[in-house]
Amino acid sequence: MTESTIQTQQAGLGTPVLSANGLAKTYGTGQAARQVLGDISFEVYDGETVCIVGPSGAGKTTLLRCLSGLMPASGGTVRLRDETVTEPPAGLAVVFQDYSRSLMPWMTVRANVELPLRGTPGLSKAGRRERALTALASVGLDGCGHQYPWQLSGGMQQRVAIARALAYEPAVLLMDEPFASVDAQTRADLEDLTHTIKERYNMTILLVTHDIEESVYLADRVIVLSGTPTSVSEIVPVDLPYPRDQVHTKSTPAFAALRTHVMGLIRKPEETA
Ligand SMILES: Nc1ncnc2c1ncn2[C@@H]1O[C@H](COP(=O)(O)OP(=O)(O)OP(=O)(O)O)[C@@H](O)[C@H]1O
Repeated sequence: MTESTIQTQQAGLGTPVLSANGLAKTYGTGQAARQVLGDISFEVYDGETVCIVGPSGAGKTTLLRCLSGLMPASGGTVRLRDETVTEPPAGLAVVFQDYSRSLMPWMTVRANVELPLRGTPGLSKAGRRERALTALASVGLDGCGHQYPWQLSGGMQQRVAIARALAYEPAVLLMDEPFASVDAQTRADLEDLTHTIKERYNMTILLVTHDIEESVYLADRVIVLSGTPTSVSEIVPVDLPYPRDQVHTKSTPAFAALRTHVMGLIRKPEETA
């Protein structure tokens, strides 16, 4: 356990919502076996935004798939509150990078957002519609429910994917490089939307990114991955005040110091290789 994890627990953040304990993943078998994830352990607490950052190919997507129960780990455990995760649990929603493949093009925006709610016990058709419309409004898409995904810009489609996850009201929102496929301005807007969601819903968010600046801007803590196989190099607390702002927050010395620190952690193994 790293010093920063201990500090977080000592700060009294309570019981973790999501935790990984000794998580490992090897692809292939025999001579073709390749261990991607080493011994990965961390906790995510209620209402936190935690970013996982690491170099390309470090296994960030692999880790997120194991955490979400989409892929079995080779070792270790994942727990969502009191339950061990062995398959996609009801309390998790995932937003992927590729919004064009995660939305159903033949369904309206509202129907896409309602889709995961169909199996929710006790939720009527009118209830589903209300939740979908509220979620769409919260991502700035009021009035777009009757449109089809292909009629919207890339950034708007990703907002639909985020609205769908919000409407589901998950215990933890997992996001895998959610803003990597949009232009820089849209990316900044979606980063700020993430802050708004966190504030409005007190949502617990775990977001994977390769963008160091994005991780520091969004997170309460940054989990830095490095090494081969990949392990947690450090868990960095981000004590930048809220509300955060693209221009002012990113121009502060504290932001620059954190960004430099995280960058150093990621580059260290390459430099010493
Ligand atoms: N299904 C698979 N079978 C075999 N190897 C895989 C599989 N999925 C990923 N890998 C390998 O595992 C390693 C980690 O991949 P992963 O996509 O998890 O990394 P990443 O950190 O998300 O990368 P990036 O930042 O480039 O998206 C890569 O070397 C990749 O080739």
